[in-house]
Amino acid sequence: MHENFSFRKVVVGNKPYAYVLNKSDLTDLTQKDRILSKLEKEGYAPTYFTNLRDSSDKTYRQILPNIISQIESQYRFNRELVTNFHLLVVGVPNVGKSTLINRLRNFHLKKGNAVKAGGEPGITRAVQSKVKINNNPLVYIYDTPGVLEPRFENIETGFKLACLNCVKNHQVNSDILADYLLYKLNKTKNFKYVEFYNLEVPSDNILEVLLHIAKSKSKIKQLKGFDNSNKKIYDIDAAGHMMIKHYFDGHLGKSMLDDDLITDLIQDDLNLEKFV
Ligand SMILES: Nc1nc2c(ncn2[C@@H]2O[C@H](COP(=O)(O)OP(=O)(O)OP(=O)(O)O)[C@@H](O)[C@H]2O)c(=O)[nH]1
Repeated sequence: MHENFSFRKVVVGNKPYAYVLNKSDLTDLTQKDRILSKLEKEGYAPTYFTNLRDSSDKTYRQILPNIISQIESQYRFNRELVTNFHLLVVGVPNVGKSTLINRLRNFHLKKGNAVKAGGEPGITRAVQSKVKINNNPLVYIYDTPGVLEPRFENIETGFKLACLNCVKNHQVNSDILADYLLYKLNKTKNFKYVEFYNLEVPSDNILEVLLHIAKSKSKIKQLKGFDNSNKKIYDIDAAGHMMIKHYFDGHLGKSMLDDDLITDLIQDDLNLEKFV
């Protein structure tokens, strides 16, 4: 869970809020309840795992009533003269902020989409005009462009965000990123890629895997030799981009790059066993 802590302190402060962990369809949620209770202990409550791609997941419907009840229970925000409330959706690029706004509006107001959503990071480029999402009480919401810290606290945070298509692909070398992804998939014993790419066995050799992808998907590029002759070679870079796209589109299985959350839970289990 990537979060800018100074943002949490300065902007969220004591205001009513909800944490929404979207794209849960792409996530390994076998430990969902324990993750939620761990996050709750760390002060991230209420937190919702949502899948906004699947209309059968109704979890997002709980978000607005929860925020309204937080507003109504705090005198500071619920003054008699105030007849409408304004919410702000904030998060890293491409996590589904605009999609969430549309879904809230569709459900609570029974009205059509009001903001543009898309598969590339950076679709929302400016704070949009407010969008009405509820009538009683009157609630408006602002969409904001995805925000990232100017510098990542460590390189791994950057890799994780790039694997999830939160930063534009060309900002990162695709074979290095694919190497990180392969390491994570192997580390979490998620071997779906073996089946998906028709490999014989799992591998920790990224060049081997990318060459296999380039061959099987006919990713070829032309190079001009010194003698002006054209040479065809397998395009490892294109294969890297393809593998990352397959990952964030969910073809390489459900996974959680923040596996340190799970590691912590396993450590808790071990500690408990020792204690018992
Ligand atoms: N798999 C999956 N895709 C989703 C989900 N929610 C939204 N998407 C897709 O994710 C992409 C980005 O959605 P947006 O709503 O534009 O994301 P955003 O956070 O507003 O993006 P920026 O404007 O770049 O900050 C779109 O292609 C959505 O269809 C989800 O729950 N699961």
